[in-house]
Amino acid sequence: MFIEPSFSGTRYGWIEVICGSMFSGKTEELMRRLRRARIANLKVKVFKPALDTRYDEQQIVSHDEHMIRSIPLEHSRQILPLAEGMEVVGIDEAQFLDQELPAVCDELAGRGIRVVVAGLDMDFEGRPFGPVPFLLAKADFVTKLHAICMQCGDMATYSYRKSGDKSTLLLGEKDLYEPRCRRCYLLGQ
Ligand SMILES: Nc1ncnc2c1ncn2[C@@H]1O[C@H](COP(=O)(O)OP(=O)(O)O)[C@@H](O)[C@H]1O
Ligand SMILES: Cc1cn([C@H]2C[C@H](O)[C@@H](COP(=O)(O)O)O2)c(=O)[nH]c1=O
Ligand SMILES: [Zn+2]
Repeated sequence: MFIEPSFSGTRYGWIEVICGSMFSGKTEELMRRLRRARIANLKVKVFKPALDTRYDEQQIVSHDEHMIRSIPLEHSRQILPLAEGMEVVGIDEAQFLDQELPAVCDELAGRGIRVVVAGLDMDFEGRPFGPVPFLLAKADFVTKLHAICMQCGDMATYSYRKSGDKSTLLLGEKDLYEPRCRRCYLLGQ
């Protein structure tokens, strides 16, 4: 389990990335870290891409229906002025944000802000997804989570799409996706 580093009173910024397949617990882990930051009386702001309207336009909602309030973003650069005075910034569904996100996170960390980002590392075809792989390269801390394969019960790293739709962006839940291990993902159908 991730434990917040302590820098004996001096506040440094850093980047944490939480990645993995769908249903691996990324949003729950993001919420856990942000809840603990609020318990520590830190000033926290949370963001998500505006296009993720699955459950709610403003709330971040986990598959278990826990939620926290967030600010919807059209572009990652919008975070910079909004993060003024913050100590912790959380970002969910980072795969849907633009390629400037790694530079934005770098700038926030440079200001002394702790940045916690959650997102899919791979799309349904197993390709690196949006800015997340670049964030992984820049992160100070990386947590890769695993779901349970819906075919065999092993550890799942892939998000298998159950429909024939080939567009990279396709919002959905269990109706459209299931987490799978490498073997079951490659078997298909
Ligand atoms: N196949 C699965 N493997 C693991 N967790 C699952 C699965 N299906 C449903 N869940 C539920 O999803 C929760 C994780 O939800 P969430 O944090 O929103 O995941 P993510 O953000 O990674 O998609 C788990 O705690 C569990 O209750
Ligand atoms: C694999 C994959 C997923 N998506 C969409 C489906 C969901 O709306 C989100 C992922 O949500 P989660 O919190 O990680 O469960 O992304 C997509 O658009 N394209 C894909 O290839
Ligand atoms: Zn499997």
